[in-house]
Amino acid sequence: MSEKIAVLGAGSWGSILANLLDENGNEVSLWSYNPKQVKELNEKHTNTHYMKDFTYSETLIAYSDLKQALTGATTVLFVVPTKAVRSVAGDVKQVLEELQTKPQLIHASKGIEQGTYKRVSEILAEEIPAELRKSITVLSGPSHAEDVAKRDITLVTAASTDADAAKHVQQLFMNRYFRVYTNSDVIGVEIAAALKNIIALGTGALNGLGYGDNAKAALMTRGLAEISRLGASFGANPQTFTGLAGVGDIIVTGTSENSRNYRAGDELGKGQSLQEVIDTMGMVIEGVATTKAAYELAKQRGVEMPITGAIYQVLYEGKDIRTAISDLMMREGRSEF
Ligand SMILES: NC(=O)c1ccc[n+]([C@@H]2O[C@H](COP(=O)([O-])OP(=O)(O)OC[C@H]3O[C@@H](n4cnc5c(N)ncnc54)[C@H](O)[C@@H]3O)[C@@H](O)[C@H]2O)c1
Ligand SMILES: O=P(O)(O)OC[C@H](O)CO
Repeated sequence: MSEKIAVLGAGSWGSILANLLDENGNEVSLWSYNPKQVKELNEKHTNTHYMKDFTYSETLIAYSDLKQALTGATTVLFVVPTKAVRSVAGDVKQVLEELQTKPQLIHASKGIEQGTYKRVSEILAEEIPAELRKSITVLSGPSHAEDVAKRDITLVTAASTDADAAKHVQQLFMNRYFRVYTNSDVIGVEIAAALKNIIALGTGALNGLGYGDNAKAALMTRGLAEISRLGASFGANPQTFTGLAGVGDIIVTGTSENSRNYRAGDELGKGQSLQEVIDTMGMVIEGVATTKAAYELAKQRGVEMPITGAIYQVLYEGKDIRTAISDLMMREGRSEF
């Protein structure tokens, strides 16, 4: 199967997924709003700031003009940070009206919108009306771009309420090192994907403070328990949280130096301020904004999320991390389930 695919967002994940889709025999256009990055990708086939020591396919063409990138595309893959999804989708809508095409949409972003608490597929559905597009599929799972760049084995899930669309996405991405499952639980996959970044900030902080494996395993397990509770309040399938988008992504993000969220937490644990961490990372740390959105959402829905609450207090209220950990530990004893 081969088709014309526009990938929007040329950071570490967007650029590596674009390269994978090119490798799978598709005609891929990669859009970035940064003309310097487009020049580097087209002239040197590198993307040094986001992916060190990697050479992209020469047939992968980058564009800074959205209309050029979208022309002829039957699939549009969004991989911009969550905070940019609405504005990019609004621009895409205008171009699709001009082009009179109706592509299928995929997104691989992991977050919840500030203030509206919308999931990324909801933002896309709001901004790009059904008459301008086919169905929306979410691609998610334990998948650091750095490992995919090495063609290391990676398994993800493609979630859509449209089973044919999910299968189509599965076929587009599958190859000898990238295996894709399908899932109909869009809500569960998006909630799990967004909120695991909060827990990775936490395990990173534990690492920075010198805590061991027991503490990190505990945080990931109890973190997943509260993420599942929030998911259940929206009608998510509990099984999703035991799958690739749930436990799989908590493990990869909550234990790896490749994770920006884990690394950010690690630096916080070692004593850097949040602003210093954001300034030095130079790439998106989705968990910071997601902590605020999830904290507010949990309050609004009456869902108990003590770990999210503790991380919110550290990030947004200046609470000392050790005190936050101690307060969590000294909560009244309770039944595990
Ligand atoms: N990096 C990974 O391994 C990975 C894996 C799975 C999912 N994701 C998710 O993919 C999304 C993108 O992550 P990333 O790692 O590629 O981020 P990144 O920080 O590496 O790159 C983000 C890209 O988006 C662009 N961008 C930023 N603001 C923009 C705006 N307002 N309009 C248009 N473009 C803008 C940047 O120029 C950059 O090219 C995130 O939601 C992340 O959670 C990342
Ligand atoms: O680098 P992070 O922390 O944004 O995590 C990347 C992916 O979401 C891992 O699956």
